[in-house]
Amino acid sequence: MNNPNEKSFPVSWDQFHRDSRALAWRLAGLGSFDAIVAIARGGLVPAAIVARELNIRTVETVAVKSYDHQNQGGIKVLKEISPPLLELARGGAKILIVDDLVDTGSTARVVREMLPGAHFATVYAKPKGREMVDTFITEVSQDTWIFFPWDLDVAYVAPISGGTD
Ligand SMILES: O=P(O)(O)OC[C@H]1O[C@H](OP(=O)(O)OP(=O)(O)O)[C@H](O)[C@@H]1O
Ligand SMILES: Nc1nc2[nH]cnc2c(=O)[nH]1
Ligand SMILES: [Mg+2]
Repeated sequence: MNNPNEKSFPVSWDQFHRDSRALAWRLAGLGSFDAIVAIARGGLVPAAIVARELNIRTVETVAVKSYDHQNQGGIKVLKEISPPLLELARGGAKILIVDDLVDTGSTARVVREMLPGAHFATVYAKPKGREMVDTFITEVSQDTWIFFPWDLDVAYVAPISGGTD
């Protein structure tokens, strides 16, 4: 469970693109990967950016749902990894798993079991889950909720003084 999330960490598109590129730079130093498995939905955007930067054309998805808004429920695998991708992995191909973040590590644990030899990468990591990730860019504290740009809109904010004008 993440609530109460005392702090919030809103991420803009620009920031997310920059952090995802930073992830791609770090992964580029680890040799080449044959395919990416994106954990939908959150992993789709960073996976697209990493695939573009590393020129990886084979991109597969696994859909895992763990949270309803900010509440963690049971893990549900809504779409499995396709048999051809699993076959590729069994044949020794280097597979990169990408997600937007690791929080408790539950999602990462479930997907790692599907692809034991794969490299697991996320853009952000919280302390409870960081051991489950091979490569990440930025650590945020456990009591922080990360707001991604696809969940945000530009909105009015009251002045610090509390007034309305
Ligand atoms: O480490 P954990 O505690 O498992 O949390 C991390 C997972 O939670 C979020 O997905 P979510 O279940 O909200 O689904 P979504 O990607 O479709 O938004 C996020 O995208 C990660 O996949
Ligand atoms: N958007 C978002 N989804 C999450 N799933 C688990 N933790 C988080 C978080 O901090 N932000
Ligand atoms: Mg997710």
